[in-house]
Amino acid sequence: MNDNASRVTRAWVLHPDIKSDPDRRLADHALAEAMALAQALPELELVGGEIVPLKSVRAGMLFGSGKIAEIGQALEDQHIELVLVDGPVTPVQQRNLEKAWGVKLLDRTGLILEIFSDRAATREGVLQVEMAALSYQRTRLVRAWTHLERQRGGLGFVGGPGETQIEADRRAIDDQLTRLRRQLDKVVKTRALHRAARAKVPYPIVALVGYTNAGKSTLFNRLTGAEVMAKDMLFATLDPTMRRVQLPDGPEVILSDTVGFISDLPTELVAAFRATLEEVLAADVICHVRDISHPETEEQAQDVREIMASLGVEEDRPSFEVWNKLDLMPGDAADAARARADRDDHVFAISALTGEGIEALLAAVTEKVQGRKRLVDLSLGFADGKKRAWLFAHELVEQERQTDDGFEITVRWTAQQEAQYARL
Ligand SMILES: Nc1nc2c(ncn2[C@@H]2O[C@H](COP(=O)(O)OP(=O)(O)OP(=O)(O)O)[C@@H](O)[C@H]2O)c(=O)[nH]1
Ligand SMILES: [Mg+2]
Repeated sequence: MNDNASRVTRAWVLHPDIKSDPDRRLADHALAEAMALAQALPELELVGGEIVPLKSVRAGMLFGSGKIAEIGQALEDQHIELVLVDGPVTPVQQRNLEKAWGVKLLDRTGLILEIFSDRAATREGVLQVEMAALSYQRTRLVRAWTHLERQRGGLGFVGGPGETQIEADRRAIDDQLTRLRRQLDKVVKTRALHRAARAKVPYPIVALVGYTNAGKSTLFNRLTGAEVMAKDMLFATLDPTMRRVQLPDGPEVILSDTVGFISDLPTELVAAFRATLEEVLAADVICHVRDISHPETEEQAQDVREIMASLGVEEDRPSFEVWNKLDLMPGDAADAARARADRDDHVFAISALTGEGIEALLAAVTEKVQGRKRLVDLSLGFADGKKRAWLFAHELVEQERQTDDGFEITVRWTAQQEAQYARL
């Protein structure tokens, strides 16, 4: 029995590098991320981790028998109690491996759920994680979902429950899920009322989203002067935080910091957090914060885009890419990023740590929330009467001066209006 919560659990990470997997990631980076995930769990002593090359997945045991023996010996030598497998593990594989190695085993989804359950601080967060964990458990039903500290020794589950037991368990889970959903609905409704009260003062909402550890909270703190936990730890932030911010030369907005995304985010979690995320993603402006110094920054950005799309965020929603951690890049790479950002209206190269680039980002956010109006001087000939009438009809004209061959007109308009004008 492991009831002593103060005792740390010795853990080992395995990253199966499956050659036949079409979505295979660079194994070194994947292992590094899995180790970082493991480090985000409390009361674990991460002893180490390794990449396990695999041609294909074995249905019953995941790995081949030789490999299982080899790993088993290493686990025993190092007194490992918990093995974290960076990928999906079926309930059968899990049971077989736990038996073969005499350890407890968590797959990637299980690990992420554990981290979330540790982080959840608000009532809503706790309910959402509980629901995600239950849905996950429902698909497995090999053993009860319990928090690590409360779990019994690794060999307690061998054998597994019988069919009727599983049916009963499934019903119990469904009942519990219904109860949780009702509670969650109540919490969400209360919050919606608060939001409606807030909406009387229609502050535009600016949301920071991005891969975990990209620097969202660091940027949030810099912009708001808040002290949201920003840490070199995956999933430091779980519950969304909102603060009012006065934009320089602009309106006040509400800035929101959110939970980070990660590749292979468990679908159960995305579903459970939908209510929270949807509110955030309904923002007027979305800032996708990226760790541009990370070797897999492109893959991370793609993961974030996919998760946003699955949450129903339309691609044409006003959004910026914020290329963060510029200070960590070598000089020439940083210059290339700055140059790229200069060319692209949607990209801002910054360092949330040093403050570089923040001013330009804020100016752009201001423009965007104000409908992004620009002052432009136009010269129209006398023959352009239709265009001139259109400008006046849309109340865009700031100033007009007649010249020998037409009009000099100063207009203030949005990009959209400019495009409409160009098509006249
Ligand atoms: N060098 C450098 N480090 C940064 C910068 N921005 C953030 N960091 C560091 O990156 C780590 C993660 O930052 P957070 O702000 O917690 O990241 P996050 O996106 O909120 O992460 P989650 O809440 O886990 O999703 C921390 O150690 C920060 O100090 C930056 O511009 N430069
Ligand atoms: Mg954060």
